[in-house]
Amino acid sequence: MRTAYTSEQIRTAEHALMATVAEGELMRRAATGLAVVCAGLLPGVYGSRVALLVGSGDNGGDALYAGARLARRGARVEAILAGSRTHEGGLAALREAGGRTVEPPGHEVVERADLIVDGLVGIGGAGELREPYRGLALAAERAPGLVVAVDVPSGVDASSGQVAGVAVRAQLTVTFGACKNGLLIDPGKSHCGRVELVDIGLGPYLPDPDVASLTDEDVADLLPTPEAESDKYRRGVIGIVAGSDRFTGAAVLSVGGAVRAGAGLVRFAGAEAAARQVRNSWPEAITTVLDGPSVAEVGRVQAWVLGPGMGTGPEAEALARAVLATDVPVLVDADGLTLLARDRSMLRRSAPTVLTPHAGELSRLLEVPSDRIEAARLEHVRRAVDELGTVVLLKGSTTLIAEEGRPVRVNATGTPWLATGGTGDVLSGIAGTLLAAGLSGYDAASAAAHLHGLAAQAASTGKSGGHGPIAAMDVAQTLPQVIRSL
Ligand SMILES: NC(=O)C1=CN([C@@H]2O[C@H](COP(=O)(O)OP(=O)(O)OC[C@H]3O[C@@H](n4cnc5c(N)ncnc54)[C@H](OP(=O)(O)O)[C@@H]3O)[C@@H](O)[C@H]2O)[C@@H](O)CC1
Ligand SMILES: Nc1ncnc2c1ncn2[C@@H]1O[C@H](COP(=O)(O)OP(=O)(O)O)[C@@H](O)[C@H]1O
Ligand SMILES: [K+]
Repeated sequence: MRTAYTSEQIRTAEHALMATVAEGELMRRAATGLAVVCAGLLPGVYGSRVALLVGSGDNGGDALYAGARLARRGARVEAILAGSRTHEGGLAALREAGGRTVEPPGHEVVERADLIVDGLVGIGGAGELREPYRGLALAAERAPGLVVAVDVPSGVDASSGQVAGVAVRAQLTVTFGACKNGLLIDPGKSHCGRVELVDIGLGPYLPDPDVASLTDEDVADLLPTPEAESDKYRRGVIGIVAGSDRFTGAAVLSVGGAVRAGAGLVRFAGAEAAARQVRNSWPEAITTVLDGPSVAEVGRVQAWVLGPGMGTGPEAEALARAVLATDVPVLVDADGLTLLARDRSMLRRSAPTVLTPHAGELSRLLEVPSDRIEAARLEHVRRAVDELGTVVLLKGSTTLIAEEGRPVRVNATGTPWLATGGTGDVLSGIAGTLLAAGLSGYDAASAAAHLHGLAAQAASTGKSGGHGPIAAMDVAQTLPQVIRSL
């Protein structure tokens, strides 16, 4: 499990640790780690040009001390002092090591640097970057040199990943003590580049994480494996209510996700045309053509997937009510979510419910514009859990999975090639399968997102390591290979 924390949690832990070490020791550890990483990035430290973007806080102090170390090894270090004040110890160290200081704007220094060290703001940053920080962040983005962010790319909110205005875009972020939420969640994540953690001894002082991310090993531990005595019923029967006479593909893809994720048995129920397509594509599934909302005739299932391509008319609504009235876990996706947005009272049920919206679908459920959801994903996935009382998996460039009282899980796998029609339907089938196998909604959704992302990565990667387009069905078809290799 990888873990991440808010700025406040980090500060509290740092204070506790600070009380046990000599003054300045933590910054020394941080700056030493930073300098080592920076030196490793340069073809040679001696003679290289390093620009330090130095803000008024300790983040600037880290940059100055690291710059001093590089200067002692022969780098030509120039620090742009952008803050209303400057860390005194760091400044003295840099000057003593032969580094130069420059008044802002200093953009020419940024432009000629081989390495740009962003020490404008770290976990103390709040709101939009002010001038001259903002201009320096933009100059760094235009400049040809490598950009290394100190602790957090300046302008990225460390606790949430939100970016108000401009933020530094780094190729590498060197973070201290523990990972911050904002380094894992977009838009912040996409400003970080690679993230390297420098250990400053914070471990024993860290609280329970605010955010967590499953690893391959965690997912392997969660996945059920059939035992000698297993039969298809004990492995988990999933019921899928999806598709319509007009939309048949969503049904095929959701069933595909389930079959390929290893369901014991898939029972599909839906309109005639959808059932026909499902039979043609997946003879493994048992199909029932529904004539009215009579889900009992489908047979016993351990979990339902409700929604992909099912439509939003009165018949679909009656069917959704019938499925939600059952006493087994239900995963609601796509059109099912649109129906729920019209009448949230359908969510009053005793068995677990998992919702898998993208930002547009969540926007209808919460009545918040989808761009605001995308800009503040962590806040809105939590709000959804509060208001709706279910497990919520928010899809998108960073997929988040939230449940009341647990760390929000950030999915660590996937590729932008996943942004193609139908991949969400496949995800619903995977997560439904894991629910039917007995995983909690939170674990089923997190493990499904992980496998879905791995399958997409594998399907979009060629033999030579290049990447290319995938179809939703490729994701389903690649699942067995990915599960085998976990
Ligand atoms: N604590 C520890 O043990 C360790 C901490 N470490 C390091 O310290 C960092 C935290 O340092 P910090 O607390 O001094 O805050 P930091 O992020 O440098 O800057 C805050 C200042 O920036 C300003 N400012 C804020 N927002 C702004 C904006 N939008 N636009 C423009 N300016 C803005 C504002 O100052 P103002 O200019 O308003 O007076 C504010 O006071 C941490 O990330 C890590 O790198 C490591 O050494 C390891 C040990
Ligand atoms: N930029 C992106 N990077 C990574 N994954 C993405 C990105 N955009 C979308 N995805 C993923 O692609 C899938 C799309 O699902 P969804 O929006 O429901 O599509 P559909 O309804 O067509 O099936 C989700 O798993 C989502 O997390
Ligand atoms: K920074």
